Amino acid sequence: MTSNPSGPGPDPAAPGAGTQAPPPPLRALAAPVRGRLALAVGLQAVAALAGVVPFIAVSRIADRLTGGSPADGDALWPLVTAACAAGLLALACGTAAGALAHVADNDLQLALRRRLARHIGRLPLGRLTDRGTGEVKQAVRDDVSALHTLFAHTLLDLVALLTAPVLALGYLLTVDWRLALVAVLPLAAGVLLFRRAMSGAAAQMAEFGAALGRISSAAVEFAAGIAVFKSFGRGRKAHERFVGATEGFADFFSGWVRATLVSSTAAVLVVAPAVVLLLLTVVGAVLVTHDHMTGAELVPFLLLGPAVAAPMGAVGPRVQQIRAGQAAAVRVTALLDTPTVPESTTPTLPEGHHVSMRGVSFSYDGRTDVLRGVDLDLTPGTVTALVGPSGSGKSTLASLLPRFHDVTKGSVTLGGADLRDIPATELYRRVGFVLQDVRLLRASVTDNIRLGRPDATHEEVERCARAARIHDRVMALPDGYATELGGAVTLSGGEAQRLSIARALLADAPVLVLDEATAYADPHSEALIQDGLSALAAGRTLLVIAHRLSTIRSADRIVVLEDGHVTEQGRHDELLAAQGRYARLWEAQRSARPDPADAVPGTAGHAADDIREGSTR
Ligand SMILES: Nc1ncnc2c1ncn2[C@@H]1O[C@H](COP(=O)(O)OP(=O)(O)OP(=O)(O)O)[C@@H](O)[C@H]1O
Repeated sequence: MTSNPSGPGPDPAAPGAGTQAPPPPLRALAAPVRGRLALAVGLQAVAALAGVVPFIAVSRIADRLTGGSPADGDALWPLVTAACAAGLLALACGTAAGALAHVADNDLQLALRRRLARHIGRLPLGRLTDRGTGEVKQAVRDDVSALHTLFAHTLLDLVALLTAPVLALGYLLTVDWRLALVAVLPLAAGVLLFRRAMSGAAAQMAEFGAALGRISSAAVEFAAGIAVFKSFGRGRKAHERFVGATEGFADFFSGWVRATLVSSTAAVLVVAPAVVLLLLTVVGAVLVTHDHMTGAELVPFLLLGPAVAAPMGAVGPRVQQIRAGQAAAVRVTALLDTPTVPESTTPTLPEGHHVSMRGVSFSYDGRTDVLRGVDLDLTPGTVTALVGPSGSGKSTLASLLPRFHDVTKGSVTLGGADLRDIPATELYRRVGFVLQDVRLLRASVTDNIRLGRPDATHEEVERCARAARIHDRVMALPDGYATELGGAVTLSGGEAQRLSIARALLADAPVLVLDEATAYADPHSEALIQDGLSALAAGRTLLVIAHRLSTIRSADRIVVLEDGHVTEQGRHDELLAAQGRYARLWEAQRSARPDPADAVPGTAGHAADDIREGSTR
C-alpha cells in the first residue's frame, strides 16, 4: 500500500481502493509526513543513545581512577571529550527531532484540517445537521489535537523511553552479567504486578465510562429539571438521581481502587529509582566483598541501573495517548470516508422554476423508506403547504429541495433539470430555505443578512430587515447593523428567525422552503414573524412545512403526508369538504388550540393568520 506523496487530497489508501486491506487509519493519516516523522524518530533514538554515553564515560573514568595502575590525568581526556561530545550530540539531535516532529505535525494538522474542511464542504447538507455537527466539531478540534499529542510528543517520548534503557542494559551486561540480570529483576516484577493491577481493566474502564456517563446525564437532567421540580415544591427530588449517580460512581471507584491498590502501588514501588539502587547496592556490595567484581565495576550499575526499569512508570500514560490517537484517527478517517455529494457528469441549468417530484422515495438508513412514491408539483408563484402527523416525513420531503439529501428513488427537477445535475452554486441561487433552527454566524448583523449576497448595499440590507420586521430591533442593538452577534449580543429565537427571513429576502431565491416556526408562543413575536414571512412569500414558489393549520388556510395547495406518502391534496375548503384526514387534523387542532384569529379579527393572532393572505395585505 503506497502513501500519497502529493500530500493531502484523495487518499489512494482509502478503503475500497484496490483489493488490499487498507492500512490502519493512523498510518494512513500520517502517510504524507511519514518520512519526516521517521527521521525525527531516528534523531531521537540517536539523542537517547548519546545521552547514555556520558554515564558510561563517567563509569570508565571511575574504573581508570580506581584500577590497579591509575591512569594519569591526560589519559582521561578522551573520555571527558567523548562524554561532552555525546552530551552535545544528544542535545542537538533531541532538539532537531522535536523541531522536525513539530513541523511535520504542524503540516499534518494543516493538511488534515484543510482536507476535512474540503470534504465537509462537499458532504450532503443533511449530514451536517444535529448529530453531524458534533461529529465534525470533535474531528476538527479534539481529534486533530489528539493526533498532535501523539505525533509531536508521545512518539518521541516513547523512542527515548525505550532506546536509552536498551543501551544501558547492553553496557551493564558487558560489565557484569550477573548484576545486570539483577538490574532487570525490578523491571520484570514491575511488569508482572502492573499486569495484575490491569487485569480486567477493559471491563472496569467500560464501567468507569458508563458511571461517568450516568453522572453527566443526571447532571444535565438536574440542571434542566431543577426549575420544574422547585416550582412544584420538590427541590430535593431534583438532585436525588444526581446524588445517586455520584454515590454509585464513588462506590464503584473506591471498590476498583481497593482491589488494585496493592498490586499497582507495588508495581510503582519496585521500579522506583531508590528501590533499584538499594537492590543493586546490596547485591553489588556482596559481589564486591566476595571478589566477584571490583568497586569500580559497581559504579556504572549505580549510575545506569535505575534507568533500566524507569520507563515502566512512564510508558503507561503514553500507551493511553496512543490509544486516544488511534481512536481519533478512526473517527477522522470515518468522516473523510463519508460519501460526498456526487458531482454531475452532465451539469444542466434549470429553465424556469417549476419544481416537480416524481416517484420520490427516500431512506435514511437504506432499509426503511421514510418517503414512498411521492409525486408533487410546485407551480411558480404558488404556496404549497405540507401537513401531516409528526414523523410523517414533511421535513424530509422539504429537505430534498435544497438537496440536504438526494432521493433514493425517483427524481426531483427544477425547471426541467434534475437537482443532481444542477451545479451547487446555481441551485442555491434559486432555492433558499428558512428553517426553525436558525444558525447565525459570529459576525455583524449586516454580514449575517448579506450571507447570500455579499455585495448587497446597506440600503438593500436595511430594506430587507424592515420587510422582515427586524430593523427596529437591530437599531436598538449597541452598534446597530455593525453589532457583532454571538458574543455579548445574542438574539432571541423569534428575532433570529426574523433575521434569517431578512437574509432569505435579500438572497432573493425564487423557490423557497420554509419550516414554519412553532416555538415562539409570544403572540407579538409570532405576528412579526408571520409578517416577515408574508413579505417573503410574495411572488415566490413556496413550500411550507406547516405545523399549525391556521397559518396555511389559503395556500394554493395543501398536501397531506402520512407515513411517507401523499394521501390527500387540494385547497383548504376542498379538503374540509372531503371529510378526510385533513378535516380530522383541522378539527383536532381547533379544539386543542382555538384560533384567536377566528375570535378577534385584527389582533396579533390575525396577523399570524395566513402567509398567503399576508402577502397581499
Ligand atoms: N437524520 C435522520 N436520520 C434518521 N432518521 C430520521 C432523520 N430525520 C428524520 N428521521 C426519521 O424520518 C421520519 C420522518 O421524519 P420527519 O422529520 O421528516 O417527519 P416530520 O413529519 O417532519 O415530523 P415533525 O412534524 O415531528 O417534524 C421519522 O420516522 C424520523 O424519525
